[in-house]
Amino acid sequence: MDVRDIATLGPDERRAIFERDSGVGDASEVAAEVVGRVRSEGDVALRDYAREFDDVEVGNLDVTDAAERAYEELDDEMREHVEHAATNVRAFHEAQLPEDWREEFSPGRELGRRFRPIERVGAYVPGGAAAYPSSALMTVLPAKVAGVPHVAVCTPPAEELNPVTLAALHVAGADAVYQVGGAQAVAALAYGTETVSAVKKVVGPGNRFVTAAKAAVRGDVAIDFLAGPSEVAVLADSSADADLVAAELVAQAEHDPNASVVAATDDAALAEAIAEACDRQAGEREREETIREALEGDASGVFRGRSMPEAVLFVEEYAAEHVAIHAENDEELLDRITNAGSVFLGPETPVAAGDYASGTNHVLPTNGGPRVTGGLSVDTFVRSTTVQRLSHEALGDLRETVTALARAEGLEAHAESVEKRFSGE
Ligand SMILES: NC(=O)c1ccc[n+]([C@@H]2O[C@H](COP(=O)([O-])OP(=O)(O)OC[C@H]3O[C@@H](n4cnc5c(N)ncnc54)[C@H](O)[C@@H]3O)[C@@H](O)[C@H]2O)c1
Ligand SMILES: N[C@H](CO)Cc1c[nH]c[nH+]1
Ligand SMILES: [Zn+2]
Repeated sequence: MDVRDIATLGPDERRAIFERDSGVGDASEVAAEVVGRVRSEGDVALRDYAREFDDVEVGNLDVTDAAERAYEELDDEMREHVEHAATNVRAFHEAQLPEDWREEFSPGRELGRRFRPIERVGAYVPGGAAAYPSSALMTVLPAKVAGVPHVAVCTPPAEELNPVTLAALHVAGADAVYQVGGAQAVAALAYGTETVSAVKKVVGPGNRFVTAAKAAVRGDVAIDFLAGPSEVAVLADSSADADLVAAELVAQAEHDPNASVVAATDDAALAEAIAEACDRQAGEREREETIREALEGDASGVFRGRSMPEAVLFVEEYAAEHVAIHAENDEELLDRITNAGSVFLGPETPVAAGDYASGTNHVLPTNGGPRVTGGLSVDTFVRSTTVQRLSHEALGDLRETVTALARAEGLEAHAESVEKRFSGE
């Protein structure tokens, strides 16, 4: 793995690092074609793509009933782990539930907000290189906590669907489950087919094809954000343990050859040790090839700053999905990090804890998305509506301001709609 000096990065290198797209751009042509075919051919296209991309001859696309069966047949120990993770994720999301409110801001001028769930949501649960029961919990549970009545899930087809994913979907309360993967799943949820009914919002993580498809349907259906190949940035000072920092990089690299993983530090010896530990740990893992490809990516590497502030700025500009801070003054450094999907403080807080079971959501923005948005939460699944009531006197207080501004905009009917309330006075 490369060790590079932050100060000497050229403009092309900086672009490749900070404007990375994790292969999503290259996948957009294929994704657009897939989306178009699903729109015009429906289930036929879903079955063809299952054959082509997943090497599966799909009979029934709707596998909703299999989820409950899988839950009942799951061994007790695994069922307990799924329930444990679900309990923690549910509790963290219940704490986010917004409450309706209305307040009198001045006599007779009541203003408020109310929150209502979106009616139909579609969640993508990945399942290509690995199965993702954890993503089943992370997508469906917050929607159900928010009160979404219908949550439909698509997950890639297989000769035998992963039983833990199916059981997790049952625990989380999915209302419909379809075995459809990739860009075709996003299209099916967005536009509907004979079997899959269309939803109002599509959420969830996935590889570059899934992510490119979400970008393609975004104008026609709401989406959460782009949650593509995983990313981590570890900010480390000289107190950090190189082996633990490397473990964070290797873990997220394990997801996808398009994953982007970096460490930034002011300690030259630590930088070398992290790079060496990454190479060594990669060789110990079953998915060595995937990990090595991710570690060698243009937006991956160990970055050496001349000072900690320079390393902090690098991590801030990188805007990673996950930021881990392994440093003595981690709370102070946290204050300087704003561009991060989720932050993990201290050497005892591995990203994997949040990936599975600490309770926070692991569906997080990638490709610089943390500069403008956070991860999946209850907010993703509710819309807010403002509500107001004015007394005649309160409207009187606003009368001159509203009519003057309306006339300044040339909107006389607006002004008159207010004046009418005072015509008899
Ligand atoms: N950002 C997040 O919040 C987050 C969370 C969890 C997982 N992830 C990411 O999800 C991804 C999971 O990826 P995965 O591949 O294992 O599963 P996946 O379900 O995302 O993708 C598998 C599907 O991709 C399609 N596909 C594969 N090759 C294709 C090709 N050449 N052309 C067209 N379509 C093709 C197939 O239809 C297949 O069903 C990883 O990148 C992981 O990092 C991200
Ligand atoms: N790290 C992933 C988000 O980028 C989430 C995940 C699921 N399973 C393991 N990890
Ligand atoms: Zn992970």
